[in-house]
Amino acid sequence: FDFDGTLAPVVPDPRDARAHPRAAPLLRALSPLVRSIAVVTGRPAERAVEYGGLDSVPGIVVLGQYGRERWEGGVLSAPDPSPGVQQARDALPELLKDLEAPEGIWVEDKGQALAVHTRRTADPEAALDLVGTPLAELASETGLLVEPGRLVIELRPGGADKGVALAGFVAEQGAESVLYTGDDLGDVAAFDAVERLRLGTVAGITVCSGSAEVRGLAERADLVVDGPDGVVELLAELAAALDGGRPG
Ligand SMILES: O=P(O)(O)OC[C@H]1O[C@H](O[C@H]2O[C@H](CO)[C@@H](O)[C@H](O)[C@H]2O)[C@H](O)[C@@H](O)[C@@H]1O
Repeated sequence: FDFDGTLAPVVPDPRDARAHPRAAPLLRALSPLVRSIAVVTGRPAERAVEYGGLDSVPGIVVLGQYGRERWEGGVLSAPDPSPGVQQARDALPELLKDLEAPEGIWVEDKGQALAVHTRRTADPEAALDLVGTPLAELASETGLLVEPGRLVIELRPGGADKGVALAGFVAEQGAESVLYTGDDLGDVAAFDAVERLRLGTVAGITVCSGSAEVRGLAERADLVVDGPDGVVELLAELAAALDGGRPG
């Protein structure tokens, strides 16, 4: 599962995001009924654990920062941040000042990546347009990738994405089937991975946590549910079905 927009409703300030109240209890119910559960997120893994109450889910693995980080059983493994992130961190304040970036633009420093959010500006789409090209230029100067998302542009190192993370996890677990649920452009790579896996011997299903903000993903998905409310309904149905039909 993806985190923001999937397990957690989207909110104006990323620091206020919390998992849907039914998410962690339902993941706990699902946990003994499946081989493994992973959350694959652009968030730092420990932030997703904290905001999601995920440490209450036995055996869960959190692959954070698009797969650069892994949290499991309270232990975090993460590489050193790419030097490009520090260069971008140093350059961003001046860049935003030169652009006369509107009030409400907020830079989320994730240690391994920087996310420039426009949701809290007066015109979030216009603000995104304003910063798009300069951020792409900064990414190219600092050897980082541009990761677009829901009213956010992230600058992050390459070498990882949600597809690589998910395919690696499926292989490591020896899974014969996989269900992946996401809501945003960063989840496209995970959908690609599921589609590649099912060309082979792994059965796969893609689920879109639908929203008015992101449309392309729903067209790609095998199943579309109504945002995090729909995701928890799906979790309840899965838990009930796998537990011999008892209500979740
Ligand atoms: O891979 P995800 O778990 O979906 O994380 C993607 C990014 O999500 C967060 O930003 C998004 O959610 C915020 C809280 O609802 C919202 O305010 C923002 O507009 C969205 O873009 C998070 O802040 C990023 O770090 C994640 O990479």
